[in-house]
Amino acid sequence: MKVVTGKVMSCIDRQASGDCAIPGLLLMEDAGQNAWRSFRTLCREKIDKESKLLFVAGKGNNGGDALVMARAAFSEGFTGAKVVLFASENGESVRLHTKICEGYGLKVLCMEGDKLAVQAAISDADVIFDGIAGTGLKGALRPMAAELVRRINESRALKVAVDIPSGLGDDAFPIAGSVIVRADITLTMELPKLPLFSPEGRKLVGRIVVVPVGFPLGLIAEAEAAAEWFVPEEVQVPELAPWAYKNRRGHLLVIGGAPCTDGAPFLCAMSAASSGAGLVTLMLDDEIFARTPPDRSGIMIRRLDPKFAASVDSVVIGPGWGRNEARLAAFDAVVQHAASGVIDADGITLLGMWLNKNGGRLPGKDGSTRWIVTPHPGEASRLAVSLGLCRDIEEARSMLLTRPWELLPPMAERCNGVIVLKSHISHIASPEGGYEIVEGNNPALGTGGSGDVLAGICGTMLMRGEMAAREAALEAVALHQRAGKHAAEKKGFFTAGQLIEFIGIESYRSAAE
Ligand SMILES: NC(=O)C1=CN([C@@H]2O[C@H](COP(=O)(O)OP(=O)(O)OC[C@H]3O[C@@H](n4cnc5c(N)ncnc54)[C@H](O)[C@@H]3O)[C@@H](O)[C@H]2O)[C@H](O)CC1
Ligand SMILES: [K+]
Repeated sequence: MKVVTGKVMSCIDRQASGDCAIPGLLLMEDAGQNAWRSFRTLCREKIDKESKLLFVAGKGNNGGDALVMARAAFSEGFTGAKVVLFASENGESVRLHTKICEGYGLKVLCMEGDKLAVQAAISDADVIFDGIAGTGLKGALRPMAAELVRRINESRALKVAVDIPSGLGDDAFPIAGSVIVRADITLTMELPKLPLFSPEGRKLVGRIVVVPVGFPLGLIAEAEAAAEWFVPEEVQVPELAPWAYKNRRGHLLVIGGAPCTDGAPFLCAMSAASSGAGLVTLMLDDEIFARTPPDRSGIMIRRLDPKFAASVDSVVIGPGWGRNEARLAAFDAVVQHAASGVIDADGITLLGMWLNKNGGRLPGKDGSTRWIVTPHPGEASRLAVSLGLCRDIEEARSMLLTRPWELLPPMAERCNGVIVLKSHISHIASPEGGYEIVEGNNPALGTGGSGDVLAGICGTMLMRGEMAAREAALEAVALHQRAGKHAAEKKGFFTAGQLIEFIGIESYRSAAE
């Protein structure tokens, strides 16, 4: 689904009321009524007519949406519903909808006049609907609004953000100390907004529900997308022909392992085989090779020989490999010889060194990249600094956690590789210009070795058909997430080794469908 910035959404709003002559109040009525219906469908079992619902409205249209929701709830029989106005001076839509709510018989409190009553209502509420500020927010919330948000966050109520959690504007989040509603559910209007998806933002948003508002379809189709958002189940892995034989399923070379970290490349290799690679060769240093038992369940093992990269279909380089000058020389040889590949873990540090030394970029084919780089935020921060894209680690980390869409595209372009930022929500940026976000939020998948497993799947997907590196990355991330969900359902928490079984199940299921 298309993700937009708040600015683009406001532009759609203006076009709808300008060129298309749709009165703003009509859109607001649809937004509020549909948001209430979406909430009711989602929480039918959690609330009843006795539940204490509190609708908090700021001065702008976000407050107007919350007031329409309050009226819809009251009309349905939630007669204990109350409204809290943030200010006594409000915009036109809030003034009008407040009068309508009062006319219906809803109790309306105002933060400016009834502070104590408002505090009591917040502590007493079962559900709080947050309509303090939406996409119109400028900077961080001002002190009065911030105080209200703090009280809401302290309450025991279920918190439902209208459009976006208040405080999470396009530009508010990176401001140090900004106060933001911590929502359990976010009912976002028509199209999801970009700030919901940064790794830090996603922690504050809860479950995301997209509420149809009824904008003209043409306006939505033409709107500039900041990203595409995927839930893992939506992403299709290309089918394998029933007659696909090991040679057609591709030969992957995994290079990694150092004396204390030799488990990582084995996990990666096993994951590659379980996600559908036909042949997997694991390449190890002499020292590890010498003490590796011969039978590794179908994985071939060789001594380190970077030129062998030319004999396989793709490579994964870096899991548990360590980094030094000798590794850098081997890295250089692999990059020169491989048709395509995945750069993970220590390979990412070597990539930063290699790019600086060569001043070049990873080799492409027919104008597109054939490489995927899979950093977690720490590795991505170091790469950003070593490429000169950020002053220091702190700046890089803050950008990656709050606005990765500003940093990952130039990083992808500089490396000529698809960058997969691994976190509880994954962001994928491509040098050709695409930006995809894959929903995650599965703590069980955040286990040691999970990244090695993902690297193995990325390598396998690079060998599948004519897929571009960008599609291969998207499909690998989605497959990893689906397997993680399946494994958590069956086992609760699990090890990366246990995850591999589920990689096999999910991979076979999607490839054979
Ligand atoms: N396009 C749509 O999807 C629709 C959106 N709707 C809703 O409208 C809001 C956007 O409304 P807008 O009036 O532009 O602004 P907000 O209500 O989000 O907030 C502005 C409000 O807040 C005050 N304010 C601004 N900065 C600060 C600050 N730093 N501290 C405190 N207060 C601040 C400002 O004075 C304004 O009063 C969108 O999110 C949707 O919820 C439509 O209703 C339906 C169509
Ligand atoms: K809000």
